[in-house]
Amino acid sequence: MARIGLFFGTNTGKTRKVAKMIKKRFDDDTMADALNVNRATAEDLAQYQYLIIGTPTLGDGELPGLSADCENESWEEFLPQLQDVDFTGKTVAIYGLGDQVGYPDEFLDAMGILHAFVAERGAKVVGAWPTEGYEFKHSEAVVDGKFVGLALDLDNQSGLTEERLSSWLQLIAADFDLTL
Ligand SMILES: Cc1cc2nc3c(=O)[nH]c(=O)nc-3n(C[C@H](O)[C@H](O)[C@H](O)COP(=O)(O)O)c2cc1C
Repeated sequence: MARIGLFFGTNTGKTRKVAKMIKKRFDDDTMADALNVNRATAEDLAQYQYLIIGTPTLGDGELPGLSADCENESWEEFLPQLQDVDFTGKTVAIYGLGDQVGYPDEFLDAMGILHAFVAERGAKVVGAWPTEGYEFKHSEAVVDGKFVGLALDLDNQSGLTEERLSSWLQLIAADFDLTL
């Protein structure tokens, strides 16, 4: 089994694309293949001590899932299955995709929802990311002046994705014992 579990939700595939960009940078012993949460069980996720999880924000600041008019189930339906998972001792890094131009009042809110969920259950969350370089009015993903994880906007700033991803992986490398 790989050391790090990599799980994502998606509606139109961009969050999967980023998961694959992450996986590509590491060998199979280090990083598991990216798994869509609509095909994952709680046990799949709970077995990892190290986790990278990704989500887009859909609806009005919501997790992807049926309520946000996604075609398939996603984080909205998966989180309740994780209700009793103890995240104590787990290290979690989160990345989120959103659209700061289209949704400036709820930019990346779903990343904030995932963060609250795992933090409440004892996870050590790493990879807080500066808000400089983004223009938005409000985000539930900002805590103490920083995003709780990597903020990506493939709708408006896709050219920055590779560079942001590299910097963020450097940022979490020590906590995840990664060689880059
Ligand atoms: C119907 C709809 C609602 C959205 N709502 C939000 C939102 O509330 N906040 C946000 O930051 N982005 C929002 N977005 C932008 C998506 O998060 C963004 O396009 C993302 O890259 C989609 O990722 P995916 O391809 O993995 O589904 C919305 C997009 C759509 C189509």
